[in-house]
Amino acid sequence: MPGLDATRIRRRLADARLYLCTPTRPDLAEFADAALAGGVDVVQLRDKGLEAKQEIAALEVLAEACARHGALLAVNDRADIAAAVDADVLHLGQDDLPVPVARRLVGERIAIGRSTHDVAQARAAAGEAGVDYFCTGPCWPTPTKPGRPAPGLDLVRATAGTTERPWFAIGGIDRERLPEVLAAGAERVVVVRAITEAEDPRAAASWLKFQLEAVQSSA
Ligand SMILES: Cc1ncc(COP(=O)(O)OP(=O)(O)O)c(N)n1
Ligand SMILES: Cc1nc(C(=O)O)sc1CCOP(=O)(O)O
Ligand SMILES: [Mg+2]
Repeated sequence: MPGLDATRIRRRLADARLYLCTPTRPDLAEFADAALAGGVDVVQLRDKGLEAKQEIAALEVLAEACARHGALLAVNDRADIAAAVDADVLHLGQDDLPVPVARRLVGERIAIGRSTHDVAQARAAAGEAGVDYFCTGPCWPTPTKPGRPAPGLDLVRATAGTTERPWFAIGGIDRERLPEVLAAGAERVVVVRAITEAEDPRAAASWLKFQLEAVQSSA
């Protein structure tokens, strides 16, 4: 199945509010369907333990779910795998492939995202050629990324209102903390545990999305 074209991917990124990173799991298709039905806009497979063949297999499951729900499929770290599965998005951290190198490997269609952890990195990602969105965090220390110091909501406040490029707050965000993140100026968030560990992933996603859209419509 041909993927979305470059323009549609960027339009959907601009409209995206809720981004989920998930490891693979035995119920991956059902879990993804539930999260997407709840309003997740972008799904990234983030599973450091997988060999390439298993990663591609899990991404194929997520690709079908994303196609059913009109959501974007993201690959973490691996430009080769993003190209292999015709992903919509490749996410790169500060210690991953340099953006120009990844861009050469994936071409112009796939959107590239960047992690940032301080104001200088966020400013650089907001201006760097080839970057389509960036993330700021962690907002709170998180066991999902052990050892990563948290710049906290100060980085969200320092980023809000400074760029037209889509950006997401990440790290330790759940339904209780989301209002603080929104009050600090974020309009988009990335979550892991808030949905992957929820008893009802659809309800968890739906509540996060409701709060994100409520801020949007009151702005
Ligand atoms: C959407 C999104 N934001 C941030 C990250 C973290 O990327 P990175 O710093 O490279 O850490 P790893 O996830 O690779 O451990 C992400 N994956 N996705
Ligand atoms: C994968 C990742 N990257 C981060 C960053 O700050 O770049 S924080 C993070 C983990 C976020 O997990 P949870 O929602 O479970 O706290
Ligand atoms: Mg990475």
